[in-house]
This record gives sequence, structure tokens and C-alpha cells, in this order.
Amino acid sequence: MDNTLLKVDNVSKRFGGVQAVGGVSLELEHGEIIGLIGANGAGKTSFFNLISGMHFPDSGTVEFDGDDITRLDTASRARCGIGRTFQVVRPFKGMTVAENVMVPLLVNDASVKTARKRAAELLEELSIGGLARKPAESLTLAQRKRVEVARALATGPKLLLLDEVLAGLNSREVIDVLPFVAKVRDRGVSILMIEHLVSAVMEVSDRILVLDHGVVISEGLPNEVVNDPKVIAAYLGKED
Ligand SMILES: Nc1ncnc2c1ncn2[C@@H]1O[C@H](COP(=O)(O)OP(=O)(O)OP(=O)(O)O)[C@@H](O)[C@H]1O
Repeated sequence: MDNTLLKVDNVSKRFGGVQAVGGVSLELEHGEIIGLIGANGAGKTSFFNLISGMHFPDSGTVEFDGDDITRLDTASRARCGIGRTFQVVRPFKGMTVAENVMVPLLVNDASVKTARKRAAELLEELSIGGLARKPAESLTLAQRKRVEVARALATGPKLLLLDEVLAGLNSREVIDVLPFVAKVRDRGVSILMIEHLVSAVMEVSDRILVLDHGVVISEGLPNEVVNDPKVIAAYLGKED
């Protein structure tokens, strides 16, 4: 049986004179976590945006769960089962954490009663039930990141795009949030995550894709990729 959930075939995107993404392909299976790494400006966010529907590719195709979604907008892709978080986490202020998680459910026509129940269940499943009644603005960054993930999971996506969910966290918080990412996958959600923190992404990813100047320079198991001389030259060597 074909276990592919997301199939990106040779997508390209140019912004004026910049080839942000130049012919990138990727196949992600059900239940898989793929880490996307690369130096600043490598094209990670642009590639993400081609998958979430924020941008359409100039060429190439995006298939999700067997359907061609290349020309679908973000809302339609969300309905198909693609959820995402954003680099800058902006919870709705003046609302509790539970209410924040209820919003996407209400937007998707759930009743208030159903949304409240579902939000409570989800926060419990993710072991952050204790935050439910807290005002969103009172949370630490690490807590806000978890709530952002819960919000993205509320509508039951099959694929979650995590955009630098570890950015800004201290090393203790990173150690706390990593099992949280694995827990999301254990609920049956596939994950594509952009991360700058290579050691962390290696720990949680099944496979890693490395972009440089809009093209894939390496792809494979985490330990293969970090030892790839092309990756060391283009990216890891510049880390410090
Ligand atoms: N909307 C846009 N308009 C013009 N140029 C853009 C746009 N989006 C991205 N670019 C350019 O495309 C290239 C890739 O950018 P992108 O943000 O995808 O890289 P990135 O790997 O996500 O970088 P970072 O790690 O800094 O977030 C960069 O040269 C960037 O300036």
C-alpha cells in the first residue's frame, strides 16, 4: 500500500530576481517526522508556504493524501488536513488557553459545547491541561509554543507544519518541548518541521532535508545528513 501522505514534486518559486525554491521534491509518509534545515535565506519558509498554500509554485505539483492541491488556497488546504504553526506565536489575548484552542473549532462550525469539550480533551492529551484556564498572555514562551501546537491540532490535521517551534527557547525548554513533538506524532499526525537547532531536530526527526540556495543539497537519516561534507560546507561549518 502507498503510505505517502505528502508528495511535493519539483516545485519552484521565484520572487523577482531571487530563486527562493528551485525544483524541490519531497515525499512524506503517514506518521513520519521530517526536519527541514538550512542557513538563513535557504528557502525553508518559502518551501513551507508552497505546501501550506500561502504561495503557489511557479512550476511543480503538491499532492496531499492522493489529491492534487497545488492550486488550493490555505483555507482549503487546512480543510484537507494541513495544519501549521507560525514562527511568531500570537495567541488571542484576553482569552484563556482553552478558549484559544476553541477558536479554530468554532471557525469550523463546531458548537460551543463541542468546542469546549474537544479543547479540554486535546489539552489533556498533550499534558497541558493545567494551562486551560490561564490567560493566554500570562504564558511563558515555551508554554505559548505548546498552545500554538494545540491550536493547530484542534481541527485534526493529518500533517502539521511546525515553523521553528524551538526558536527562542532555552536548552532546558528545548528538552521539554521535544518529547511534546514526538507525542503529537504518536497521535498519528505527520510532521514537517523547520528548525535552526540541528541537534534538536536530529533527535526527533526520522529524516532530514537540507536546503541551500533553494535546492536540496542533502537528504536522509539524521546521522547521514550531519556527516555529509556538502552539509558541513554549506551550513554546519558556519554555525559558530
Ligand atoms: N515574499 C518575498 N518576496 C521577495 N523575496 C522573498 C520573499 N520570500 C522569500 N524571499 C527571498 O527568498 C529567499 C529564501 O527565503 P526564505 O525566507 O524562504 O528562507 P529561509 O530558509 O526560511 O530563511 P530564514 O531561516 O532566515 O527564515 C531569500 O533570499 C528571501 O529574501
